Amino acid sequence: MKITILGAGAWGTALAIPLARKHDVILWGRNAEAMQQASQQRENQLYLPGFPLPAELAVSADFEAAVGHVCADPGDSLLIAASSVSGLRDLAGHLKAYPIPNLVWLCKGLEEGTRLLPHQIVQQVLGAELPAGALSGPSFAQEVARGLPCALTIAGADATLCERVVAAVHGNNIRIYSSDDLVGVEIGGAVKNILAIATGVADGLQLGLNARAALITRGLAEITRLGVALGGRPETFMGLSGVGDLILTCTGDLSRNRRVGLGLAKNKKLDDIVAELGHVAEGVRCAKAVRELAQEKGIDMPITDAVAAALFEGVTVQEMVSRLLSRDPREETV
Ligand SMILES: NC(=O)c1ccc[n+]([C@@H]2O[C@H](COP(=O)([O-])OP(=O)(O)OC[C@H]3O[C@@H](n4cnc5c(N)ncnc54)[C@H](O)[C@@H]3O)[C@@H](O)[C@H]2O)c1
Ligand SMILES: O=P(O)(O)OC[C@H](O)CO
Repeated sequence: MKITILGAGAWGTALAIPLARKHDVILWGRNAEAMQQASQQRENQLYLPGFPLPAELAVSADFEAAVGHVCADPGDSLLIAASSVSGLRDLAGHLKAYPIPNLVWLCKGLEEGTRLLPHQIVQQVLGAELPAGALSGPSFAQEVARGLPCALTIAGADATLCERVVAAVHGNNIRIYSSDDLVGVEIGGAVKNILAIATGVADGLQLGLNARAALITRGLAEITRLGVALGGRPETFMGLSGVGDLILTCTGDLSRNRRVGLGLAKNKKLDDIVAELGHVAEGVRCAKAVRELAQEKGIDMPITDAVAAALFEGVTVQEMVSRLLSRDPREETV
């Protein structure tokens, strides 16, 4: 199969490594100098240092050639967008000029300002007819790049596209499940990042494993409440893109979102934490968007609200914790 991955960040690069071993893959990045360096040194030093790129992987900054690669054989090809949510609209806009056969995106979050999910952005820019879907689930780039086992979900309305993603990605140490609940899968992937920030704060303050488990569990209730209100199915939040990714991101120190929370617990400034990370922590922008969406829809999301208050309103992490603990008792329902 011909595969093009647009976006040579940590995750796009990591996924390119196993895919290049079985398919004809081009990894495209917009930074020509970095792509030339990666191609020559066989390593993406900027985004995924320490992981050799297979000799079969083509690395390029030539957008036309990269997109043309999949347009040339629409019956047996796959186009993957590996940008952040903030880059998806721009990236999709550049695709309008091409007869692309399909589109799968890897980003997790809501767009700042519009509060749209990735599939809504893609539909706005490229139309609803394009076979399209989200590939999501618990997956740290570094582990996938090392070839460690991983399970993901492809979500989309087009069954043929889902089958093609399974055919392309499933195998060796990667398992791919499919789902037609695009909203549920995207909401799980978006909101877990905010909850990872909350858990990072709790762990950074050494509030204990009981507090961590409570945050994850009540966080899952927040994901489910919002997701169901937007049309997702409750069982989706029990799957890989829901509780699976929530557990990974809240507990794994490779998570950049969790590290934002750990930084806040040390009273570091948000700008400094983000600069230190140097990479996308989607939960920061997403916290604002999800809080606004929840308020608009009248959905109670106290953990999200507390994270947004700590990120954007100068509320201290101690105050954030005390706000959550001083809430009135309630029945344990979603
Ligand atoms: N890193 C992971 O372990 C991981 C795993 C699963 C999902 N994700 C999700 O995948 C998305 C990307 O994450 P990442 O870790 O690769 O981030 P990253 O910061 O490492 O890379 C993002 C890449 O997107 C590119 N980009 C941004 N805007 C663009 C645009 N308009 N046009 C072209 N390229 C653009 C950047 O140049 C960069 O190469 C995020 O939404 C993240 O939540 C990440
Ligand atoms: O590093 P994070 O926090 O962006 O998490 C990466 C992936 O989304 C984990 O599945």
